Amino acid sequence: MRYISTRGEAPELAFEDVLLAGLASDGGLYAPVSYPGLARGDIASLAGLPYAEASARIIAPFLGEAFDGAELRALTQCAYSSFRHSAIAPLTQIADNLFVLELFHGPTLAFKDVAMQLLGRMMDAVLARRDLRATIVGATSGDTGAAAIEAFAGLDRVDVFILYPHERVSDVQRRQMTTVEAANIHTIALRGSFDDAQSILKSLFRDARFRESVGLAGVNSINWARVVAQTAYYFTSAVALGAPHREVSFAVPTGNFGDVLAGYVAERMGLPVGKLVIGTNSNDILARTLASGRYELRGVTPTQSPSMDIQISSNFERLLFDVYGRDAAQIRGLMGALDQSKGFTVAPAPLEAIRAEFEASAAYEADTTEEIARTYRETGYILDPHAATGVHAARKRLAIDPATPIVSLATAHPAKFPDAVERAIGKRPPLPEHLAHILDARERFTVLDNDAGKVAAFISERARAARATV
Ligand SMILES: Cc1ncc(COP(=O)(O)O)c(C=O)c1O
Ligand SMILES: N[C@@H](CCOP(=O)(O)O)C(=O)O
Repeated sequence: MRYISTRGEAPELAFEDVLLAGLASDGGLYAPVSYPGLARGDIASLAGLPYAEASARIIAPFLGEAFDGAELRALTQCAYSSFRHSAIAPLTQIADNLFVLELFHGPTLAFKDVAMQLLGRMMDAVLARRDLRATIVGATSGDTGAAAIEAFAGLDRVDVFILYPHERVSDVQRRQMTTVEAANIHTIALRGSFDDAQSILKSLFRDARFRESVGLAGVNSINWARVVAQTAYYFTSAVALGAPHREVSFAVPTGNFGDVLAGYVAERMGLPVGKLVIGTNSNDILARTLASGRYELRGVTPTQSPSMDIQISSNFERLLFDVYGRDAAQIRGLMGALDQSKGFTVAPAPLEAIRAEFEASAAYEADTTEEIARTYRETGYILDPHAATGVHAARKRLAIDPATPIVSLATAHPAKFPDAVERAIGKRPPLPEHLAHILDARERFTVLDNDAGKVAAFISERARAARATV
C-alpha cells in the first residue's frame, strides 16, 4: 500500500514513512493510493471477535510491509489491554434504533485513546527498528494532547510537545496534560485557539529545516495511522447491529473531521453505511458548508464542548481530494483560497457527492444542554457535551429515517466535563478512581504567545537539551 499527498507535490510513501511523517512536505495530507476492500464474508466474520483481533484484521490491508500479522496482533492486544471495559468500545441502546458507542474507556477517557494507544506502540516500534529519535508536536483542543501524553510519557525515543489553547479546555482536560511528571513531556498553553495551534503545527511541518533538525513527527489525525485505527470501531459496531446484512448510519461529534472521515473510509472499504451524520457545536462551519457549499471561517466560539471548538477541519481536505476526483491541483487551489481569503466554495458535483454520503447538523449551546438533560431524563444515561451533539444530530436523522439503526459516537466520558453535565442534570459525574489524583497534583506548563517563531524556538531549545542528556 502506497500513500500520496492530497496536494500532489510530496513524495509517495509507504505506511511506515507516513506514520513518522505526519503531514506531507507540501502541506497536504497523506491518503492511500486506493482503499482496500473487505469482502462481505470478511466483514460478517468480524462478529463476536475480541476488539483487538477485529481491529487487526481491519487495519492490516493499510500497513503494507510495516508489520506482519503476528506483530500487528501483538500491538493491538497490548494497546487495548489498557482499556477499562472488556468490549473496548461497547454499544448501549438509548432509544428505538438509537445506540451510543462508548469510545471513552481508554486511559484518558476520550475516543483518542483508541487510536493513540496503538499509534504510540507502532511509532515506538518503527523508531526502535530505525534507531531514531523523534520530536512529536501535537495541537489539541483538549483530548488528543492527553491521549498523546499518556501514550508517549517516559519513552526514551520521543520528546512530546503539546500545544493547547490557553484557558479554553476544561480543568480536567488541562490537568490530564499538565500533571504528568515525565521529563519527555512539554505542555504549551498557547494564547490563541485550537485553530491557531494547528496552524502553527502545520507551519512547523512545512519548515524543512526545523522538521529535519528536530526529527518532527505528528500524532494529530493529520497522521493517516490515526484515521485507520479509528476505522475499526465503525466495523465492530455495525457488525454488532447486523452489518453487512443491513445498513447502519453513524452520528459523529465533529471538529477536525478525523473521526467521521474514519467512518467514510470504512464505507469505502465496503461497510454498508446509511448516512454519516456530522454533529457540530456552535462552530458550525461543516453544517454551513453542507447546506450552502461555502466553506467559510468565522472565528472560533468557545463552547461547553471545547474539543470541537474548531473551524479548520483538517481532514475535510482528504474528503475533498476524493470528491474532486483526486485532482491535487484543485485541492491546492481550494487550500490556497482558504489561506488567503478564509474560505472557498465547493463546486456543485463534489458537493453533491458529499451530500450523498454525509449530512450535518449543529447543536447550539441550549440544544446540547437539553440533549444531556433529555437523555438522562428518559434513560438515566449521562452523555458528555460532545456526545450530546452527536445524539442531537442522530435524533434528526431518525426523524427522517426511523428504520435504519444509527450509532452515535460517545467520544468522551462525562466526568471530563462536569460543569456542562451539572448544568444539564444537576449533578457532577465523579472522575474514575485512576484519575482522581490529578485534581490536586502539581501542574507544569509554559504559556506562549500565538507566534510560530516563538513556539519553534521553544521546541528546538527543549528538544536539543533533551537530546544532549541522552
Ligand atoms: C470529545 C471529542 N469529541 C469530538 C471530537 C471531534 O473529533 P474530530 O476532530 O475527529 O472530528 C473531539 C476532538 O477531536 C473530541 O475530543
Ligand atoms: N478535538 C481534538 C482536536 C485535534 O484533533 P485530532 O483528532 O486531529 O488530533 C483534541 O481534543 O485535541
